[in-house]
Amino acid sequence: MTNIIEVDKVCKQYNQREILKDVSFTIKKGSINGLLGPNGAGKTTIIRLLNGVIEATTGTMKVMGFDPKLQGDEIRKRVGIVTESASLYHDMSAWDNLVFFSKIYGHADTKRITHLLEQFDMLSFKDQLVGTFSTGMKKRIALSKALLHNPILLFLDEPTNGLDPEGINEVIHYLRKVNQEEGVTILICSHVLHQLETICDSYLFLIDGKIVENGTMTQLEDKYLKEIKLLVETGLKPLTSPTYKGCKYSRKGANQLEFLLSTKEEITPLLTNILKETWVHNCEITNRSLEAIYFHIRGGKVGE
Ligand SMILES: Nc1ncnc2c1ncn2[C@@H]1O[C@H](COP(=O)(O)OP(=O)(O)OP(=O)(O)O)[C@@H](O)[C@H]1O
Repeated sequence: MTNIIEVDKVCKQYNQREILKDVSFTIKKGSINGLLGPNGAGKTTIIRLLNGVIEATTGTMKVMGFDPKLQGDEIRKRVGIVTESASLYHDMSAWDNLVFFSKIYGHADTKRITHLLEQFDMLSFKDQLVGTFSTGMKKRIALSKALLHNPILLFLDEPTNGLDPEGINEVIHYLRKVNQEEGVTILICSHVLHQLETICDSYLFLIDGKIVENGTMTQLEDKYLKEIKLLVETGLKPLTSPTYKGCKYSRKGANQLEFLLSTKEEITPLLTNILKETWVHNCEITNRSLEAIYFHIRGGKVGE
């Protein structure tokens, strides 16, 4: 896969204050990426730099082969953005909003608008005023708006803010669809980690203006999770304590045992042994989440 974004040693200062410090990363074409970090880490600043809206103090960037410093217009023609505020006209219908914004890119492409409304299951609401929509429906129209001009790259800044769990799942579902069906590369900025786990191919961790870690979930797990906590719902009542067949465990409930393992390879033999003796109804690695990795990277503990 080729790189669609290349960022090399970028620094950004505002009034002598360093906001981004020596930031370098690449993003592969066709991938979905999470840019994670706490409030004020510099996520939005990175998006604005990539879009050519602001200039880096030092360092170089290439977005789809263009230099954002010199060719911002070329980049913006090929990029879709969804920010926290959807920037839609509430007193206009969904259809009229999309026609209005479509004209910014030339003519109103009604075929594309219809296709997008269909994709986001909003066609039957096209004549309703946007002001009457739920937050989730507004997000779907904001996504349609960002995709009007068939962008190659989509930047999403906190796309799930203000949504309930159902709305979040919807947005994730539609983003996956856009990525798979239109081949759009996606960069999602967020500090809500668990929402991204199901969708991202790769992660960048930005803390205090520095990329402190990046990689796929598997790469991050291999690096940071040295111990696996496996919660098993089983009828097993080990006779010995605190180990069963050499694996450390603790009881978490009447039918729940939590095993501490060093590698994933220990899971199959453990379960095989248990199944020889009794039933297993469920098993789950409980410390494998993106959140757990994030706190490892920050040097803290989960739940801090
Ligand atoms: N135009 C500006 N002038 C001066 N400082 C700025 C400007 N824009 C951003 N900053 C500062 O840069 C830092 C990073 O801001 P940025 O919005 O990129 O963070 P973020 O990671 O997107 O945060 P959040 O998650 O809260 O959106 C903040 O301290 C912010 O105050």
